[in-house]
Amino acid sequence: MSVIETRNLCKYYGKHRGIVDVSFSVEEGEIFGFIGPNGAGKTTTIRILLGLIFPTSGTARIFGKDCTREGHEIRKEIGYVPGEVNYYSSVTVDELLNYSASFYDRVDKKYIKELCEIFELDPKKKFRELSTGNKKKVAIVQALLHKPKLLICDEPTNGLDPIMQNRLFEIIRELKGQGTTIFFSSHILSEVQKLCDEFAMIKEGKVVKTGKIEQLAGFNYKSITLQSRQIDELERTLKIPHRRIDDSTISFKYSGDINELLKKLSEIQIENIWIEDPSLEELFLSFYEEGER
Ligand SMILES: Nc1ncnc2c1ncn2[C@@H]1O[C@H](COP(=O)(O)OP(=O)(O)OP(=O)(O)O)[C@@H](O)[C@H]1O
Repeated sequence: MSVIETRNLCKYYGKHRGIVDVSFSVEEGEIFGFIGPNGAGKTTTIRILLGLIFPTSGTARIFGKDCTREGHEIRKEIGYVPGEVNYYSSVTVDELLNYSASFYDRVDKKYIKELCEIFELDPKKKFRELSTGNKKKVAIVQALLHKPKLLICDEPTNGLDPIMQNRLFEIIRELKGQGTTIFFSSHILSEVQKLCDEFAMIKEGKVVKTGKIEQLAGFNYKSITLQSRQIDELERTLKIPHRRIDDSTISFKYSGDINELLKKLSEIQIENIWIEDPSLEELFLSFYEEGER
């Protein structure tokens, strides 16, 4: 049984599209990246999973239970890091975390302290006194303190500095090691590639691609950049659509037989060559273009 399963999930806000026909599944113990730009429908999907809003049609199930009808049962086992963090401004971090803990049975107070130390949070500070990043850290601790079976994060690194982002990634990997399932929404492809096992890409409310994260890294072309003093001859010999970067450099995408390319290149004096996997940003565009066809 999948931990999360959505089938043809649609949400319209009046006439306005939220998400359309969103179907994916997340298996136990995996880190699932949900990638899409602003307005793609990530938060809408998450809010349906949490039972905060109801779908217009389709189904969403967590641990086999219906997110709309059995939300109160499901939520006991979920930790949620919201995209935007807003709590009562005059409560302290300590008060807030204790209040959160009171919703669950058997929360280990030592674990809360440990989490505050990891994220360098001052428990005595009032919420309004915290910076955006520190507010985010409170939300992260609040999502983790009851050791949920499923952690749902909506753009969790927003506002965190690189050191804290790494600490969050370390904790997420540790949790995965302990069998926790993680749903990780982001618009930053590189962090999804660093962390996740599987992914779904969402664009304008629709899932355009799902798969294993390796598929993102090994998309079937290479980005090649060549530097040569015989640039005109190089262009004539290659006969491949390319971009001229300057007087001696061209770059192009290549998905054919690499031996054929090397044979052609051996005829020309090459000063430098860079052969790279496409960046995730390029992949994003490729998948998007694929989705549009
Ligand atoms: N309460 C609402 N009323 C009307 N439209 C909404 C509402 N909430 C979201 N939408 C619309 O639904 C679409 C999906 O928005 P959503 O917030 O789910 O995207 P997102 O991928 O989370 O984007 P972001 O990264 O900017 O948070 C957008 O077009 C948005 O304008």
